[in-house]
Amino acid sequence: MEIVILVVVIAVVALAAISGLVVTGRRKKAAETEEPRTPESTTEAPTRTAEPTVGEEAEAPPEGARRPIEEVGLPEAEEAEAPPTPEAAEAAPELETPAPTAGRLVRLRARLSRSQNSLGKGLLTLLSREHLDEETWEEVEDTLLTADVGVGPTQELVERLRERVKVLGTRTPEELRTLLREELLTLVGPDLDRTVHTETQGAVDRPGVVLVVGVNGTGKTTTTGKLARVLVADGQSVVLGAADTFRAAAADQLETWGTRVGARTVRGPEGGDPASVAFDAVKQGTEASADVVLIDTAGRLHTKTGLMDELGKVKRVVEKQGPVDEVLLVLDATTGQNGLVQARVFAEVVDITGIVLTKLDGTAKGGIVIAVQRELGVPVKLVGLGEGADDLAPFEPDAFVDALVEEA
Ligand SMILES: Nc1nc2c(ncn2[C@@H]2O[C@H](COP(=O)(O)OP(=O)(O)OP(=O)(O)O)[C@@H](O)[C@H]2O)c(=O)[nH]1
Repeated sequence: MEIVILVVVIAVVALAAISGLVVTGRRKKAAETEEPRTPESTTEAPTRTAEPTVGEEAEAPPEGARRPIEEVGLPEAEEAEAPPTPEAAEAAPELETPAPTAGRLVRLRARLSRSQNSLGKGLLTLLSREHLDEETWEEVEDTLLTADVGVGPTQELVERLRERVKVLGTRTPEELRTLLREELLTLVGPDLDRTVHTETQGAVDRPGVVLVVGVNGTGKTTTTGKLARVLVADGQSVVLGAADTFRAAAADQLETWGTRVGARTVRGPEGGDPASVAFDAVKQGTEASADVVLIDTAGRLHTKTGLMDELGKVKRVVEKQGPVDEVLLVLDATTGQNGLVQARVFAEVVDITGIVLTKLDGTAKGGIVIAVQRELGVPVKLVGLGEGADDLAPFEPDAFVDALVEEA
């Protein structure tokens, strides 16, 4: 009996020892086959099956997956917001802040370098010659004509220069520069009123109205868009009228300009009556208490009588709600004398009150400023000096002439 009890005890102890060995062996094997974990992988969702298999023990969750409570920050305010839907993004585009308008011409004067080389530097080189004979004066004249200063102003300038150089006797480069600067400035007209009239005259409760006209491709739409930016930069609210109903792309182009600075664009059906779009733009601008309504018209050849008549009608229809405060003629400075012909015809149909000379950055013919003012008796008020959104500058005679005669 005692022997039987002893055998049973030995058997139990032996069994217990064997099962203990098996469990330890399994644990070791599991540890060997487990992949080493990178720090990143600890934050990933576990990929192993959630349920332990027979013979395994439930494992503690990996250390890295747990974060002490103080490390769990609250989501940032913007993170908490739902991302905008494409519709919402379209409805509220990010508004741009246009560059300030003061001193733009000074900042952009390097863009006049072609005019500077041919006009300013060319004249200074000629006037610095020791003997100013007839031939040299003819060259001075040619330089001015080539830069599109125009015949009348060229003759006046040469006469004044001849007189003053004679009085001066010996000339230093600095004296010549001062003399030329003064004479060019007189021709450009330092005292002309170059204000773009965007305000209504008198105590009238309606927006100022600006009509933008010119032939195709001179830069009307671009100028209207840039002008809207100038006005917005100066704190004014603007409504745009897309009265170019011939080209849907022109209205789209204008609307894009407007959207960038938060200005509404009034447009009509393609091929619709431009006068009615212009009328609506002023009406909506008045209802919205806008400060200014800018109306972009379709480009038209000055030689097409029907189109020019239509332009007259646009202006007359707008005037039913009050006078147009500014009529800007956009001229491409690179077209030279042809620009003057256009100017004359447009002035007959709608009273031009200001000129915008575009593309002055791409021409040596900066003298057109003088010629066109002389031709129309209307001042250049704005100049385009590039395709950038803020490359439209108020025209400042001093800065312009300085740029022409300054030392490089
Ligand atoms: N370099 C330069 N390019 C300019 C300037 N102003 C306008 N342009 C460019 O001239 C081209 C014609 O401009 P638009 O504004 O479309 O001309 P538009 O007169 O409205 O043309 P239409 O709608 O066809 O009558 C565009 O490529 C403009 O970027 C400027 O001052 N300098």
